[in-house]
Amino acid sequence: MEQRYATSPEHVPGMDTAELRRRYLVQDLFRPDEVGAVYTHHDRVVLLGVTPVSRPLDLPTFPEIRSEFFLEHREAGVINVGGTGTVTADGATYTLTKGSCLYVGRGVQGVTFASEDGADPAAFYVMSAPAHTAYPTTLVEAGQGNVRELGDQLTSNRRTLNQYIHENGVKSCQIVMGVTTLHPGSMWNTMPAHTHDRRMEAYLYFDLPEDARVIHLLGEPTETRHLVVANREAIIAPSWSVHSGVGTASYSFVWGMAGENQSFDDMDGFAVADMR
Ligand SMILES: O=C[C@H](O)[C@@H](O)CC(=O)C(=O)O
Ligand SMILES: [Zn+2]
Repeated sequence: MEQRYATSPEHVPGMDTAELRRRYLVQDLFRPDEVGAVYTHHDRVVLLGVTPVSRPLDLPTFPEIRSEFFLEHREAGVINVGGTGTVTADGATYTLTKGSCLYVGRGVQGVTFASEDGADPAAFYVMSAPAHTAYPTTLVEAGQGNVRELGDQLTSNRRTLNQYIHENGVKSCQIVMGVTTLHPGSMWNTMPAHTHDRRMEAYLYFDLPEDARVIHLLGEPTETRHLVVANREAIIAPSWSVHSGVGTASYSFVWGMAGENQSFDDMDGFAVADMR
């Protein structure tokens, strides 16, 4: 499993484009019949992409986590960003249409991912964090979380945010997770931008046309940089970093956080005019 060590804000000004991408952009998570995995030491989150095409795929464990099985000391949020598929967790099978979310609790030993139709394969994005106790494995169908309508067409940021794993929804130890979908013609997410020094956050952009890109902002609000991000690529936002982007077409993204608290609204917002 690829290891990404944690970085401090003072490292950012010295990074060129290639280093920014190497540290904060996660490409190639989704490869046919493979499990892609990246371990970020920001809050010890593991990001996985599981793409079963010709056969089901088991969630492996990795030497880097020194565990008998992947979820021995961890929990995971799974969101399907592809065609309909199933996740079997210790014998119970859940069907995930695109955008549906399955929380899998600590202690679940066997997790198997499958596509309903190999011609339209599922693409399971998994975010995992260390967990201290076992909460029940729970499915939330696409659109059935806590829905927030955000932004405005006039500022090109009209979007629907679905909270799936959160304080008042599916219970977890650390993970807070959901999906935001931009409305047609709206391109901006999370502007005005914010940080939350209590939690890291990862975004996975999806449903972005192949030739379109998201210009994603990172870094301290007064020292921003950008990454040019393609469909099904993820970004790692350390606790000190803004995470906001503008697409050249509309898109969706999975957002997920882990850290000190699970309070979605615990954000430090920045006025656009104060950013640099
Ligand atoms: O801390 C919360 C996260 O940054 C995201 O949930 C923001 C987001 O999905 C949005 O504004 O659309
Ligand atoms: Zn955030």
